[in-house]
Amino acid sequence: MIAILSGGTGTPKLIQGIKNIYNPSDLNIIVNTVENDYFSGVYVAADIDTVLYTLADIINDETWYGIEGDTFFTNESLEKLDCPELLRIGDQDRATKIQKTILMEKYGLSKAVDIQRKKMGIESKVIPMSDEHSEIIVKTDIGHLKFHEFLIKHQTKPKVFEIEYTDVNPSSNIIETIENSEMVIIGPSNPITSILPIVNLEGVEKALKNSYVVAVSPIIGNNPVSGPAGKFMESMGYEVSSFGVASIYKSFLDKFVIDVVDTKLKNNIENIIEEVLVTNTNMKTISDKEELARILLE
Ligand SMILES: C[C@H](OP(=O)(O)OP(=O)(O)OC[C@H]1O[C@@H](n2cnc3c(=O)[nH]c(N)nc32)[C@H](O)[C@@H]1O)C(=O)O
Ligand SMILES: O=c1nc2n(C[C@H](O)[C@H](O)[C@H](O)CO)c3cc(O)ccc3cc-2c(=O)[nH]1
Ligand SMILES: [Mg+2]
Repeated sequence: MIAILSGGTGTPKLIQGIKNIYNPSDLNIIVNTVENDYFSGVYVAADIDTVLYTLADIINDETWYGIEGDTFFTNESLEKLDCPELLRIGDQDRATKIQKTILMEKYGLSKAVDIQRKKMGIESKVIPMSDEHSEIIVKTDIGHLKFHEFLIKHQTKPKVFEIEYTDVNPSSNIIETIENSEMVIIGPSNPITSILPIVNLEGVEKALKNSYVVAVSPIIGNNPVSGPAGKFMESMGYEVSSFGVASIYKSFLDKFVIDVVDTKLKNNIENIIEEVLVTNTNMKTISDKEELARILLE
């Protein structure tokens, strides 16, 4: 059994590779939930839905959200009704989100997601980090913004001073999932808003210290491959580099995989992480993803 800690869009790219070379029914994906929120009356668990769609091979892998080939009639009609949506949600995607909203109000988020993944024919388990709702605030030079206002409305332009999210309890089988794993893979997701919220859950860091943990750096050179991870790391005083990411994970990380661009950082990072491996981590093709997965799993 392998546990994978996943946030938005970086880790699902790696999961596409892992699921092709490793038995999907032995994968347990623990997913970030701090960015979850209601939009147009529907509960949106963006990171969970991206993992579900990736595992079900229906993900739109240009945007890394939503369903390939989806239509947007409701999204466009809402715009015409002068009730525009912040997130561009497709019609099939909305159906999945409405289904989750209904199931969640009856059974809680974890059970709702488990029902959905089974209906989608997904063999891997998809486990929300928590069943409790968390509010995430990005404190910027133009005021306090909700995560998606910062990301989409303001296109991550404002200067970030601090990020805060409410503490939540881990969902029921997170700790045992980590403890029962031969390996925990931390995918190349945003260390601050995708991975740390999982690590900071009660008991998780301790469980990770007692596990074999491998991470892939989401930073290549001095920038993330996408998204605001660099700004968030800077706001917390971390260097925006693979060394900075290593500093965030060093208390529990056994092996760190960095990109060939960062070969010169290897010796430095080996002062804080036991084993550092240098390879291509820029996943453009499915063979890049499978190759990186193979290197992680060997
Ligand atoms: C909106 C999202 O950004 P954010 O929420 O900050 O980050 P996520 O946790 O959602 O994931 C994006 C994260 O992943 C890194 N990434 C993406 N593709 C690659 C890749 O091919 N290789 C690699 N080493 N890292 C990758 C990226 O740098 C981000 O930090 C978003 O960006 O969509
Ligand atoms: O930047 C965007 N991200 C969109 N996302 C992605 C989401 O905001 C981010 O990828 C995650 O929060 C990053 O972890 C969506 C996710 C969904 O599940 C459904 C719809 C969207 C729509 C958008 C969008 O219009 N723009
Ligand atoms: Mg994210």
